[in-house]
Amino acid sequence: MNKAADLIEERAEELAVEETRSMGRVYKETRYDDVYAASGAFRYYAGLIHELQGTSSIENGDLMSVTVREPLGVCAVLAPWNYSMGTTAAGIAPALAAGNPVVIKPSSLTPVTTAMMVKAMAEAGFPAGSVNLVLGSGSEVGTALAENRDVAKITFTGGTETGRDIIKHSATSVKRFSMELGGKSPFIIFDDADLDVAVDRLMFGIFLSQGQVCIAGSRLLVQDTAYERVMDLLKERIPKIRIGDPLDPETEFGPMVSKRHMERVLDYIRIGQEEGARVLIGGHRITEGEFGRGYFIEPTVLVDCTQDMRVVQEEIFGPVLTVQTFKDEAEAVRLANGTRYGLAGGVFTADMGRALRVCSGVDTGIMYANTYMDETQGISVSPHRQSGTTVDGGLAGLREYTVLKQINLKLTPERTGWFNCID
Ligand SMILES: NC(=O)c1ccc[n+]([C@@H]2O[C@H](COP(=O)([O-])OP(=O)(O)OC[C@H]3O[C@@H](n4cnc5c(N)ncnc54)[C@H](O)[C@@H]3O)[C@@H](O)[C@H]2O)c1
Ligand SMILES: CN(C=O)/C=C1/C[C@H](O)OC1=O
Repeated sequence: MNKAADLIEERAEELAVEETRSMGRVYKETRYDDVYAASGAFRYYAGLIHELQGTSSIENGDLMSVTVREPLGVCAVLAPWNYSMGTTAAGIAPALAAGNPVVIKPSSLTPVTTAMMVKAMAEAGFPAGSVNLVLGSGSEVGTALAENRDVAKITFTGGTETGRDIIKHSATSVKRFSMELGGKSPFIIFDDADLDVAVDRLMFGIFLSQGQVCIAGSRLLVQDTAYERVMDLLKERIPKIRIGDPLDPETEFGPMVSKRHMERVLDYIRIGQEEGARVLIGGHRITEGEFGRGYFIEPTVLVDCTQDMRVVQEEIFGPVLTVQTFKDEAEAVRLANGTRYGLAGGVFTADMGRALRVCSGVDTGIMYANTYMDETQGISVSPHRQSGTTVDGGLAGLREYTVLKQINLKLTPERTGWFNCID
């Protein structure tokens, strides 16, 4: 595992360039985030293997019961395009650490970096047959893995509808799942927050990777008494975002992953306006000069949004922030919980008691208080609602790639005294 991490890091530059070429995520992210998310996962789980311990108990000095953790079996890992190296490693590293062979199916949009990672793993000495790569469409190869009776567990990271389709096709056998699905994360700002920091993290939360992040803070819920100040800060700062060639180390904001996805996001902006939202800033494809060759969308803020709008309820997965206002804490939590998702959320306030109450009241697997997309390594996560299943990461996540066995040993065998059957 550590050797694989070493080789991945040695190849960071070519991996980063290829990932950026494949899906347009800016180089300054792929070079220093996605690559090390992958190698870090291998190092983390290599160090955790010894924690896979069982329990033991003895009764009357005569009956001993122990539990041990054993590998599950073949683990299929279906990965998305948006953080392909990091999410792939998040699935295969714990599976392999727990002793399971893996079958990896990357997104059709990002197969190359996954193949480069698998090559590094083969060179690192993973046994033949332990790491397997299959390429192809989700509907064909992904479905085949879901239906395959020899697959003991499916680790899927992707859209909620896709996750439901996989569960449906998995009915041919009893499987275990790790499902990391879609999100529509609320970003709550109270009027007592440090608005300079809050807007800084808000822009990071929605415009990182052009909003193509599962936990993107895509629904701004701002207290009405802070609304104008927050809008002014967004109007001042968004035009300063460095948009350009994603391979340029200075670029902060690149294109969408594909023409099809660009058109989907632009369609949502149109739908939002038809529903009554107003474009505060952005809203268009960028076509001037070289931009016309790419799939660039302006960082966009939609205001005057209401809870029933599709742009508020549905995951857009692009640089589109919807804005709603609230009067008090109760309304903020109610609006935050007003979608089918439960992946992540953020709250900014100077009142730590209120921060804790809001973090407890919002039904998501991740909550950030006075920060956003900022967590310690190895912390576990458990998506809520329609954003996923089970627990991932940390020792709890590693255990999800094992099956528990209970062994009971009688030290001095004796008859039970039941059904004596003595003639
Ligand atoms: N919760 C998380 O940690 C997390 C992380 C990253 C991305 N995501 C989500 O992933 C989505 C974006 O990624 P995407 O567009 O690659 O997702 P997707 O659901 O289109 O595809 C994900 C993977 O599943 C495969 N697939 C597609 N249809 C399939 C089917 N019917 N049966 C089996 N496999 C199938 C794809 O080929 C790909 O490998 C967003 O919804 C985002 O929120 C979630
Ligand atoms: C990769 N991804 C979403 O696209 C998942 C996570 C979890 C982590 O907390 O940060 C992310 O981006």
